[in-house]
Amino acid sequence: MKPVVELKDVHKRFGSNQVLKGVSFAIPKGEVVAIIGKSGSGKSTALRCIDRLEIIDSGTIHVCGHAVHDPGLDIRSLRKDVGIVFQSYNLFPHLTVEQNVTLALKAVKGQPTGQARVIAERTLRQVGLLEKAQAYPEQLSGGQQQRVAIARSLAMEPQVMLFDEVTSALDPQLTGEVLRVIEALAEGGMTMVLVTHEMDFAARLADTVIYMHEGRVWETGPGSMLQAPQTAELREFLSH
Ligand SMILES: Nc1ncnc2c1ncn2[C@@H]1O[C@H](COP(=O)(O)OP(=O)(O)OP(=O)(O)O)[C@@H](O)[C@H]1O
Repeated sequence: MKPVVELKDVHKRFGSNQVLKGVSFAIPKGEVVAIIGKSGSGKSTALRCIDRLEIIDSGTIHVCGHAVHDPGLDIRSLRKDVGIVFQSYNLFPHLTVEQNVTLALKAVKGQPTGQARVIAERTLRQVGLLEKAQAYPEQLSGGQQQRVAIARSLAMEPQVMLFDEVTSALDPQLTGEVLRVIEALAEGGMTMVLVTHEMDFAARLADTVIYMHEGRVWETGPGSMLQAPQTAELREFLSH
């Protein structure tokens, strides 16, 4: 079976800064890949390239049958298949939780209000926040806001979910509640890419952990991190 996400020899630079230097990896359906590595190693850039938030210089990226590297890509159709959640929740402060979740459903998918509300109810229940449907973002904790952002993404029924350091702004207790939602998604068979600093979580949940260093990747299975070439460097990184 074809992988759901496949990067081959991806290069990307910003000006003279060569950020991705031949990144390749593939994710089969239902699997979770975690990308770890030092700040500035290119993790977020790699993730953003998958959703065409950055345009690559060379190489290929295929996601759910879309040739993401192709200048003629139908971006709207790609974005229907890919959900992305960032460190910042980006909720609309003047809209209720439910309205935040239904907005794109109505605007992008053309769902009628009634149908959109049914979907919002389902995804808010999924993230444990149905009782907050009529609350405004400012009335929620950071962890709850992040869970709303996840619900909003899930409402679009993506084939793949991308998470870019979604717990980095949260304290440990709130981090846990967000990670539990991601864990439940994994158990439900969602194909996911997580850029994370949560090493234990990555090692426990991911089918594959990718270690990124200066724009290159080393792929390891859970518990086998030390196969990476620059073992000493990786060991030092993991010890922090
Ligand atoms: N839009 C941009 N314009 C210019 N340089 C950028 C841009 N986005 C990222 N970079 C640079 O690319 C490099 C990799 O950044 P990236 O955010 O991918 O790293 P990261 O591994 O995700 O780091 P962190 O863990 O701190 O988020 C950095 O040197 C960064 O400054």
